[in-house]
Amino acid sequence: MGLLVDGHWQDKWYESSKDGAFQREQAQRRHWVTADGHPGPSGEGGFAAEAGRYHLYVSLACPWAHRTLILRKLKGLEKLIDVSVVSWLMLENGWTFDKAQGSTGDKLDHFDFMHQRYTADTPDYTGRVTVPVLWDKQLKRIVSNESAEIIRMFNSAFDNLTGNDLDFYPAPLRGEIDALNERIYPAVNNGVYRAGFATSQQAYEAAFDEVFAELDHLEQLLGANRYLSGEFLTEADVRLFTTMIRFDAVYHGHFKCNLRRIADYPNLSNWLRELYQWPGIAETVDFQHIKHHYYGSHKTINPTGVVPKGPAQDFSVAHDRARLSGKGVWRRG
Ligand SMILES: N[C@@H](CCC(=O)N[C@@H](CS)C(=O)NCC(=O)O)C(=O)O
Repeated sequence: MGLLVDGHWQDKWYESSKDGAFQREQAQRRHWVTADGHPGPSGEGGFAAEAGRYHLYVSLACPWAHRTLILRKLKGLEKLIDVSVVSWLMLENGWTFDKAQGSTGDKLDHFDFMHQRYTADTPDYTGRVTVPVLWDKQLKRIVSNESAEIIRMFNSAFDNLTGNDLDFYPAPLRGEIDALNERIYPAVNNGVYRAGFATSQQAYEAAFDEVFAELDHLEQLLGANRYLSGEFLTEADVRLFTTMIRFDAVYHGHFKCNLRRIADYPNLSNWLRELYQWPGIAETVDFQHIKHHYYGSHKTINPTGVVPKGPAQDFSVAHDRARLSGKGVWRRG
C-alpha cells in the first residue's frame, strides 16, 4: 500500500485525519470517451469511441472497479474493451500484476506494477494509484480513474458501435438516481471503508451508525420498489450491488460493520439475489479475489493475513422480487 510522489513509489498506509477518520482521495484523471471525441463534462476532448482503442485495468476485489466490469458486460463491450486484472494482494508495491496471485498480467506493456501505468501517463505523477483505470492505447494516456464516470461513458459512448440501447442512466430518472447516489455513496459504499479504516473509536462508530441507518432506509425503500429508483434497474442498483455482495463476507467482519448482515434484511437480500442472477452479473463476482484482497492486504487491520473460510452463502437461491412490478432496464429510443 503506498502512493507516487513526483513519479516515485513510496510505501505508506493511508493517513487518517486528526480525528481518526479515513479520507478517500479524489480521482485525478477525469477525461471522457464520447461517441465522436467531443469533450465530456470534464477534462479534454479527443477520446472518441473506437473498438479496441481503450483498455480497462481492474481489481476483481474492488467495488469501484466492479461497477465498470458490470457495465462493460451489460452494455456488450467485452469485444471492444479488453481488461487486465491486478493481483488480489495489494502490499508494499501497491497493485501488482503477479500472476501467482490471480492477475492476468498487464496485457499491454507487461508492467509488474500498476504504478508504472500511472507514470506512463504522467512521469512525475503524485497521488494514490487506484483502480479502475481506463487507458487509451492510441494517445498512451489515462482517460479516467473515476469509476462513477467510466460507467457513464460505457452506458452511452459506444452505442453506435454495439447497437446496445440499454440505458442505466435514463434522462427522466436522473434526478432520482443522482439523489440515491448522493445518499448511498457516503453512507454505504464509502461508509464501510470509513468504518473499517477508522483509527479512533469515535470515527468508527460515526461511520458504523451511518452505514446501518442507510441500510434501514434502503430496506424500507426496497419493500415498495423493485429497484432503487422504481420499476427500472439503473446504475444506482449496480453501484449499491458491488458493496452489498461484499458485505457479509468482508465488511461485516473485516470492517467491523456487524450490527446486521445483509442476509438479515429480507428486501435487501432478495434484491441482491435478483441482481446476482441478472444475466452476466454473476460472472463478474469473484470471492477468491474479494476475500483474499481484503483480509490479505490490510495488515494494519488483519496482521496475520489469515482469510476466513466462511460465511456459507448461496446467491443462486430463488428471490421473491417478482412480487413487485418491474420493467428491467430502460431502452433508448
Ligand atoms: N474514485 C475512485 C476510487 C477507486 C479506489 O479507491 N480504488 C481502490 C481499490 S477498491 C484502490 O485502488 N486503492 C488503492 C489506494 O488507495 O492506494 C473510483 O471510484 O474509481
